[in-house]
Amino acid sequence: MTIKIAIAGSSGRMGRMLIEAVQAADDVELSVALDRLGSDAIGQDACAHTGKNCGVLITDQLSALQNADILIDFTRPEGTLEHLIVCQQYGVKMIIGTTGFDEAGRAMLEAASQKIAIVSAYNMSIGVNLVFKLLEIAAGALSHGYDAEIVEMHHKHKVDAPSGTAIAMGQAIAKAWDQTLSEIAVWSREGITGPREDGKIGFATLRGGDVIGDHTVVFAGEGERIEITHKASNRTIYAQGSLRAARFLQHKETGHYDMQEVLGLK
Ligand SMILES: NC(=O)C1=CN([C@@H]2O[C@H](COP(=O)(O)OP(=O)(O)OC[C@H]3O[C@@H](n4cnc5c(N)ncnc54)[C@H](OP(=O)(O)O)[C@@H]3O)[C@@H](O)[C@H]2O)C=CC1
Ligand SMILES: O=C(O)C1=N[C@H](C(=O)O)C[C@H](O)C1
Repeated sequence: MTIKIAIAGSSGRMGRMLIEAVQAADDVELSVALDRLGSDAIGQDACAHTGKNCGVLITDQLSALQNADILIDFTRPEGTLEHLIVCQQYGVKMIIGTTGFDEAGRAMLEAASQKIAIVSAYNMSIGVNLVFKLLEIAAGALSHGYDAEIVEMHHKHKVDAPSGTAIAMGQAIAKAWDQTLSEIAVWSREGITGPREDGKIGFATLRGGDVIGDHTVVFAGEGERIEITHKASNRTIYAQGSLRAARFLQHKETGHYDMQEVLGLK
């Protein structure tokens, strides 16, 4: 059965990429294209950027969601949480790629998953989800005598830091060390910081140009350094991951899942 997909943030970088991916797949169809109130994109054909119109006009009317099975949402936390309320009303499942949620926002997603099925992940790519697995192994083996540092670089338009992926990488390492990330994270450094404390996870954020998403985890020891790097060179990896999540959600009614579960890595 064809899955009816709604896309939020249709004129955004990921929104456009998702629309292309949906148009190219034969088991999903674009039924709703959303953008926010006041966006210049409202009323335009959602596929116009591909050079071939598809007849789905971008709307700011969230009631249109009743015509969808699944909403794929890569917007901003405040937008996603607004969409979450309406999706619960209409029984629409959600795939959430948005990053930058605070604790209250994450709790809202968790609560909503008792009513609708949700996949949320700070990175939908197969490669990054494999890296999470590699980090579990590396951090388990390097829990003493090695300092973990996470460096990420993204395009200059990104609004949140560090990236959701960097945070998730930190969480994977902290978990392998039986720690909570918030207790051992050093989010940035400046001035006379003193020597590095053992057992901490350091973060460094770079922003510039059109970098899609680079992440490196360094385990620095005495006499050697292990580096695990992922570099994204095309946003299709996130869109294709989202479509895999849509196929996975087809068979779920409720529950909160991550990409590790979608990809069978758990
Ligand atoms: N999980 C993953 O694999 C990935 C996650 N991301 C995350 O996805 C999100 C979007 O990234 P990107 O596409 O680059 O961002 P863009 O800024 O290019 O696109 C965001 C879209 O969402 C819209 N939007 C902004 N605020 C709201 C709101 N309050 N309500 C509804 N819509 C809103 C924007 O509209 P307008 O332009 O009018 O503001 C725009 O259309 C970010 O959080 C990013 O970190 C990105 C890539 C991969
Ligand atoms: O904003 C982006 O572009 C990206 N955001 C996600 C994140 O914050 O980790 C995923 C990817 O790195 C691209």
